[in-house]
Amino acid sequence: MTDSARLVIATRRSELALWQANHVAALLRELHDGLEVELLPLVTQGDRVLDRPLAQIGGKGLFLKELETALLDGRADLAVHSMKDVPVVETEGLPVDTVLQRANPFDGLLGRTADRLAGLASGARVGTSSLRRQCQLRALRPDLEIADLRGNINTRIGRLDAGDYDAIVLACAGLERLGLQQRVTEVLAAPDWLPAPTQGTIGVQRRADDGSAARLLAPLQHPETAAVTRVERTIARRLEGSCQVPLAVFARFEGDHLAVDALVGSPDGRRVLRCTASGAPSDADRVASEVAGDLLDQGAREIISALSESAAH
Ligand SMILES: NCc1[nH]cc(CCC(=O)O)c1CC(=O)O
Repeated sequence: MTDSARLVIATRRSELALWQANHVAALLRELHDGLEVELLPLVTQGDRVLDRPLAQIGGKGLFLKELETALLDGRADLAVHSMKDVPVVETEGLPVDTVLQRANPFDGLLGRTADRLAGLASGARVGTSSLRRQCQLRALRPDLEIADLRGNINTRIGRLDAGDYDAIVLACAGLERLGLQQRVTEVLAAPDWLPAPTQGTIGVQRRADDGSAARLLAPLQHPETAAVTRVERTIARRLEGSCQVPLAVFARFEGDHLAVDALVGSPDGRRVLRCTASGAPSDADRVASEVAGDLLDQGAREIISALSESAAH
């Protein structure tokens, strides 16, 4: 078909984003004989502003806007994202409804002065700007110093190697994609440490009315990943609303049932609410709503409103 002989994929320019877009491009070329796939690398507002916390400058949407504009303009047919950077309220008409099989969902500690979190000296400096990682670090090790650290993966590792931090925390999936998994000195795995909702999952966005793109993407869809993505994003939607909250969620299939661990906490780690639930895959929506409801009943609302007040100042 002539209308589907060429696809343009909008992507951010970071090394990780380009790897992910190239990965999707290669899969599409492999699946569809003769299909031409090109990348359109773009700089987003989120990449430009590195000196202020994400929550203050407008949140995760800043990484998407330029890519979405390219989709709406017709300059691109698809946009490839890390699902965890896609806001839970999706842009009307631009569904991110194709997900690849999830890679390693967990965070990893990259230790310089000790390999393990438990081995870091009191007062050691750990770099992360994520409220979720700060909350879990402080809950486990209130004696550490947490310092801001933004920028792409190589920038963050560069600052660790320069001696600015004793350790940093990054997603294993991103490191694996860049061939840097050997830098992880401790995998921070569930249930002791929980990842961000959908961490490790690549999502593909398209125009809702683009049937040709939908048809080309269909064979990329990984149904189990789609099911846990839906559960994790449903929980995040109920809890996050519009502001950035220290929320961690990990849903997965265990045998024939769906299991979920979730956590909401204060960034200082003093309050940590946890919930575990499971159910039949056909009950996924009920399990998600049970988890969100339980965290709200335990007091998640108080934590969230305290955060939105401090963000407003
Ligand atoms: N927020 C940046 C971001 N978005 C996705 C990943 C990793 C890859 C993934 O989760 O799929 C990362 C880097 C990190 O958190 O270490």
